[in-house]
Parts: sequence; structure tokens; C-alpha cells
Amino acid sequence: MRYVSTRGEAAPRGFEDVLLAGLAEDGGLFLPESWPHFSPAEWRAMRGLPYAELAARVIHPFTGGSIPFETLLGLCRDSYAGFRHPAVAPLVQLDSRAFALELFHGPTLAFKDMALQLLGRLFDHVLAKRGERITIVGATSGDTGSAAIEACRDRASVDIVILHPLGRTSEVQRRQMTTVPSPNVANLAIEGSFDDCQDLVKAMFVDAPFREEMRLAAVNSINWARIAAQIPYYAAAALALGVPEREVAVSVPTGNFGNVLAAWAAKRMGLPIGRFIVGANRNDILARFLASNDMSAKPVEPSLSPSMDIQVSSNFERLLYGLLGDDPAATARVMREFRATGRMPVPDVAWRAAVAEFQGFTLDDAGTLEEIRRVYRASGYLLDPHTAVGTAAARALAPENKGMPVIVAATAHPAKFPDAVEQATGLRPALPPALADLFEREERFSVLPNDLREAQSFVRSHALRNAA
Ligand SMILES: Cc1ncc(COP(=O)(O)O)c(C=O)c1O
Ligand SMILES: N[C@@H](CCOP(=O)(O)O)C(=O)O
Repeated sequence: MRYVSTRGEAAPRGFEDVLLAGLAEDGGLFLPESWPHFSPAEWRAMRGLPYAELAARVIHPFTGGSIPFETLLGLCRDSYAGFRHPAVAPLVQLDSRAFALELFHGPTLAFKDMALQLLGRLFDHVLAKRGERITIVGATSGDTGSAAIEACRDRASVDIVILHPLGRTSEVQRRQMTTVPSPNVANLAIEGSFDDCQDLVKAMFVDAPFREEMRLAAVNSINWARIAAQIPYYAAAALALGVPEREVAVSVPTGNFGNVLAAWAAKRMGLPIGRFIVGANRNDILARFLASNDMSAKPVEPSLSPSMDIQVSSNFERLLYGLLGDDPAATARVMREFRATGRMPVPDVAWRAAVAEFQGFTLDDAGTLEEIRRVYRASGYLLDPHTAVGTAAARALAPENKGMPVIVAATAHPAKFPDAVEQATGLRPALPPALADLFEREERFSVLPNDLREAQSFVRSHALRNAA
């Protein structure tokens, strides 16, 4: 199994190198050269397996045999052993059509744990084999940061620096990142938006001498291993709902486009997913694209679902590459123009191919509160504000979706966003016991302007301090 860059200039490479590389040197994202495929009988045989085993079976083909199946299975078992629910990612029926796929039973209460718990272990496995050390640099709008820190804290071969937008995460999210006392962890609050943080991280990756000097690695979904590890939960849920004998739809509250791209990857592996619903808050660039081929970035506005306050969705580039017929030169051209002008010129034929599979939906803050309230009154189920975008989208688009059951990605625990949930329902959800003293813990983070040189020198001094 070889991986190629969406922009075609970086050398193709195998799984372990892609895991450690994160972003390709040409600024593109890695994708498998050809997709692993399971037949209906092979999918059927996975129905009802323990989650860790199903995950190992789905992910293993992506390793190209570089990791023996039994080793991967051990890493998966270890990754999900600490989850608070025995099913790891249980499916809860919300109404006659919609099912919440609860992805928030890991240590940091968001779907990021599903992949990052495994990624931390994969880093360790590969680095121990190679006798190498890495510096992870990641950008977060709130959830990737804490999940990555939790997965990498105290690992001997890893230093980790997480950039978050100053004052734009929930307090629970910020404290989950900034109260971890491990010496290999550092937090940087950037005076800017998530997109600014993500741009800084990508700029560090395309600065070849810096990347080499620091041995940079990525935990964001620019890292293909993140996407690979997000595919199994769609398979588990779809199989539970009768796939491959029927089609299902998925509804995913979307920001960086990684989670919905994992569902799309599952389809490329043969899982019959009939529709991808992309839910957006007021930062609705993806919904505008799907409605009218208008992919034009606007300034990011804060919302009640802060993890989705994103305008430049990294993983859209992976879909774009497919829409453009796997043409790296065309992909690079479109991405260059988007960078230069803030408008992405997607050819009409590619846009039509996108809307044949994807639907967009936008929900503002008032609608989000109303959805949390409505679902709570109807069923007693508490939604976090991100998941609320997904359930509202599933309901609004149900008439167009031919009776397919809809898997709604429930991406965060409501206790991560207690203010919004309380505003909608009058109930303030409590944090699980492991986080009960979060507000008494001491915080540590630095604040910097949105400046590449300053951010790089922060990363360098953190890595050097730990290496000494
Ligand atoms: C709770 C939550 N929901 C939804 C999203 C959006 O997911 P993605 O960035 O994969 O589109 C995020 C951030 O990634 C998140 O943290
Ligand atoms: N919403 C995310 C943004 C980063 O997404 P990623 O999937 O690329 O890591 C966050 O919570 O940080």
C-alpha cells in the first residue's frame, strides 16, 4: 500500500512514513494510491465483532502489512479498553430514522479520542522500532488538542505543542488542554482564529529545514492515520443497521471535513452509504459550496459549536482530488487559487459529482438551542451543540433520503459545552468523575500573536528543553 500526495510533487511512500510525515512536503495531503475493498460477505462477517477487533480488521489493509495484524489488534484493544462504554461507540435510536453514534466515551469526551488513542500508540510502536523521536505540532478549535495531549502525554519519544485560538474554545475544552502537567506537553494560545492556527501549523510543515530539524509530526486529520482510524465506527454502526443488505445515510457536524471524509472513505471500501449530510454552523462555507458551488471563505465567526468555527476545511482537498479524477496538477491549481483569492474554482462537473453524494445544511445558534431543547423534550436525550447540528440536518433532509436510516455522528459529550446545554434545557450536564476537579487544576499556556517565526521559536525551545 503506497500513498500519494493530492498535489503530486511529494514522493509516494508507505504507511509508517505517512504516519510520521503528516502533511506532504508539497503542501498536499496523502491518500492511498488504491483503496482497500471488502466484499458484502466480508463486511457481513464483521457485524457484531467487538469494536477493537472490527477496527483492526478495517484499518489493517491501510498499513500495507507494515504492522502485523496481531500487533495492530493489540494496539486497538489497548486504545479502547479505557472507554467508558463497553460498546466503545454505541448507537442510540433518537426517532424512527435517526441514530446517534456516540463517539464521546473516550477520555476527553469527543470523537477525537476514537482515532487519537490509537495514533499515540502507533507513534510509539513505530518510533520504538526506528529509535526516533518526533515533535508533534497540532492546531485545535478545542477537541483535537485535548485528545492529542491525552494520547501523547508522557510518551518518551514525543514532544507535543498544541495551538488553539485564544478565547475561542469552551472553558472545559481549554482546561482539558492546559491543565496537563506533563513536561512533554505545551500549549500555545494564538491571537487569531482556528484557521490562523491551522495555517501556522501547515506553514511549519512546508518549511523544510524547520520540519527536518524538529522531526515534525501531525495529529490533525491532515495525517492519513487519523482518517483511517475514524472509518471503523461508521462500519460498526452501518452493519448494526443492516448494511450491506440496505443503504444508510450519515449526518456529520462538520468543520475540518475529516470526520465526514472518513465516512466517504468507508464507502470507497465498499460500505453502501447512500448519502453524506454535511452539517454546518454559521461558518457555512461547505454548505454554500454544496448548495451553489460557492466555496468562498468569509471571516470566521464565533458560534455555540466552536469546534466547527472553521472556514478552510483541510480534508476537502482529499475529496476534491477524487472529484477531479485523481488529478494532482488540477488539485494543486485549484488549491493555489483558493489560497490566493479565497475562492475555490471547482469545475461544474466536479461540483455535480459532489452533490450526487453530499448534501449541506446550515444551523445558526438559535436553531442549535432549539434543536437541543426539542430533542430533550421529545426523548430526554441531551445533545451537545455540535451533534445538534447533525440531528437537525438529518431531520430536515429526511424527505430527500428515501427512507434510509441516518447515522448521526454524536461528536461530543454535552458536558463539554455546559453553557449552551443549560441555556437550551435548564440542565447543566456534569463532567464524568475523572474530570470532576477540572476547574481546580492549575492552567499552563503561553499567548502569542499570529506570527510564524514566534510560533516556530516557541516550538523549538519546547522541543530543545525536553531533549536536554
Ligand atoms: C465536537 C466536534 N464536532 C464536530 C467537529 C467537526 O469535525 P471535522 O473537523 O472532522 O469536520 C469537531 C472538530 O473537528 C468537533 O470537535
Ligand atoms: N474541530 C477540530 C479542528 C481540528 O480538526 P482535525 O480533525 O483536523 O484535528 C478540533 O477540535 O480541534
